[in-house]
Amino acid sequence: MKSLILIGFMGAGKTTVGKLLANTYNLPFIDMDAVIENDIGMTIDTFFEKYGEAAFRKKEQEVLADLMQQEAVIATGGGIVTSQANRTLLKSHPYVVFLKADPAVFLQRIKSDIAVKRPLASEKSDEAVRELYESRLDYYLESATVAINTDDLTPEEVVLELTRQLHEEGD
Ligand SMILES: Nc1ncnc2c1ncn2[C@@H]1O[C@H](COP(=O)(O)OP(=O)(O)O)[C@@H](O)[C@H]1O
Ligand SMILES: O=C(O)C1=C[C@@H](OP(=O)(O)O)[C@@H](O)[C@H](O)C1
Ligand SMILES: [Mg+2]
Repeated sequence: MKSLILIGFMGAGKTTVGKLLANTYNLPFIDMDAVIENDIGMTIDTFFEKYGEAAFRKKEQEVLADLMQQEAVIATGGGIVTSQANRTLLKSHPYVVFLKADPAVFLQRIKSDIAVKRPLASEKSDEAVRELYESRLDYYLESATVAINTDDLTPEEVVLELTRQLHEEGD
């Protein structure tokens, strides 16, 4: 396994688990949101405010296409699957991991995470965020090769569970 892509809703743990996975598999870690923020020279939250979501999605799609061939652990942003073009790219990759969390769990994690302002969660009701998740769920499922429920797992346990599943597949 030379590269691995993490997908899932906000608060699923893509950024946190991605760093640990990269250490475990001795691969570089790339967080797409960090790459985008570096390119645009502002936070994603500010970019959303100034230019809107569509401009962010355009940038996100360009960055995914650029990164697809990298030998790395890549943490995507939660909305990566909303574009058909991105889903097609993801389906061409052998290791796309869906980190799954129930709404009660990801809502709690998002609220506790004061380090990151998520424009599509911070100004919305819990119900609206849950609906956003439900509108994306099938896209995560169709784009992934492996799914892990993270509800009752620490980030370290998610890494162990993924390693177990990959071994089971004979890799
Ligand atoms: N398995 C987990 N158990 C408990 N807290 C977690 C877990 N995974 C992530 N977190 C916490 O949830 C918040 C969001 O995690 P993050 O990795 O940024 O998620 P994502 O990148 O998927 O939006 C962070 O505060 C992180 O410490
Ligand atoms: O779900 C989304 O549409 C988004 C998720 C965020 O990433 P995380 O999933 O890492 O929080 C970030 O890309 C942006 O705020 C939009
Ligand atoms: Mg993240």
